[in-house]
Amino acid sequence: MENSYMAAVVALGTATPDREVLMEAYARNYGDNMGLPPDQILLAERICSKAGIGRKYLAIPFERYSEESPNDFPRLNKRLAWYEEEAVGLAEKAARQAIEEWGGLLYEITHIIVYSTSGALSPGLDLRLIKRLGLSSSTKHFWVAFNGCHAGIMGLRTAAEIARGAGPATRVLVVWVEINSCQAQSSDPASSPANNIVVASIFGDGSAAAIVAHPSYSTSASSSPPIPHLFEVQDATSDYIDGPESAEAIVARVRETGLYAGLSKQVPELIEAHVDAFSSGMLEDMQLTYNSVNWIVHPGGRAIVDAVQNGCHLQDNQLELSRKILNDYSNMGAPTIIFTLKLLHAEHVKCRKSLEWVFALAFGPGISMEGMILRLP
Ligand SMILES: CC(C)(COP(=O)(O)OP(=O)(O)OC[C@H]1O[C@@H](n2cnc3c(N)ncnc32)[C@H](O)[C@@H]1OP(=O)(O)O)[C@@H](O)C(=O)NCCC(=O)NCCSC(=O)/C=C/c1ccc(O)cc1
Repeated sequence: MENSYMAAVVALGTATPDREVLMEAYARNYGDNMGLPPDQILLAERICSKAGIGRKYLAIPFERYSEESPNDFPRLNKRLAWYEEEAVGLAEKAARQAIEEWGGLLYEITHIIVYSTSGALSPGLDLRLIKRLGLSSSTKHFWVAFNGCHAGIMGLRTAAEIARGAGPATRVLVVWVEINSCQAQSSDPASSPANNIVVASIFGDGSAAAIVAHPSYSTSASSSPPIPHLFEVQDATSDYIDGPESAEAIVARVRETGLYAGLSKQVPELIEAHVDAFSSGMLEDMQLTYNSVNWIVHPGGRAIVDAVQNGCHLQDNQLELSRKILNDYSNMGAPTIIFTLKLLHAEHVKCRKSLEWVFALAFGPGISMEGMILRLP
């Protein structure tokens, strides 16, 4: 009998750079190394104290910025060089963890898709990972740059659509990697100091990977021993918040000074105003309710998690996994929601939570909204 769900997530991997940075001294360290005036350091301290972040992992410490001469504050080429040095190794670490957890044979991976917003390269990380991981040279590869944080769910959805359409032998390796630490700004005249401080405060570095397979994976004639699915992908929907305020509320631009991330102060209230209609529409279609699902929300910032909680009238415990990942890793962009899903799966294995359904939700430039309904088998 044909399975009714789209695809199976059969493995998840995560990785961070080795350098752990505690948030207590973060604002001063950022301010001192970037040459900020005292009032901006105070603002950075205020923002860090409200960020809901306890620690994060950074590949490029702020000291690297202060090592550059003041007249040569790292420009785009320097930042892209830093990205190239760090991104592929971190992505490889997450991908290897997922492959190991899966336990299958490398030549069975049919597709690889890599998402990254914090840098740009060609040949892309897709081809570089094929070589470093030793995948077949005929692996179909996709390099999807410059999407933003909603790409965590977008990547799972795309992999599920490929796996569903391309047949039982399909194994899609999806990798997300962000080296946000090479994008810290202080001197770009086109952006406000407060925006620079918010961006430097809430973002960190990380990578995640998933292996997504056709629903009949465990019963296929694969030479690998079948392993239980982590999640069944049941449904996925994309939408965006329309209107003049939201179109430019979250932006990423490539400038001479590096990548510019712009976050308007309106982002949390825009999400709060629209998240209920999007979420209830998706869940009602599957005869689910807010209380019958585990909520996995992209922790884009403390105010984003608050906005979802307020907009959907959720209890504190419904968002505790998103807040825990924000506290332990910060907003790493697209990989962050995969860290949150992995944590949910680990908790499920440990204590068999009663809820089998999962609602995952991510936001990015647009304001794009990506929702996915999964089931813990
Ligand atoms: C932790 C924050 C920063 C502050 O907490 P708060 O409860 O809002 O606190 P306050 O309202 O008291 O604000 C503290 C100060 O920060 C200022 N502020 C407060 N948001 C702002 C603000 N977006 N601007 C510029 N000043 C501000 C605010 O004006 C205030 O300044 P001051 O009155 O002088 O103390 C909180 O607002 C927060 O979590 N904001 C982040 C929300 C957000 O847009 N997240 C991104 C979602 S989308 C995503 O995840 C990825 C997108 C992405 C995009 C591009 C890429 O390249 C990659 C990825």
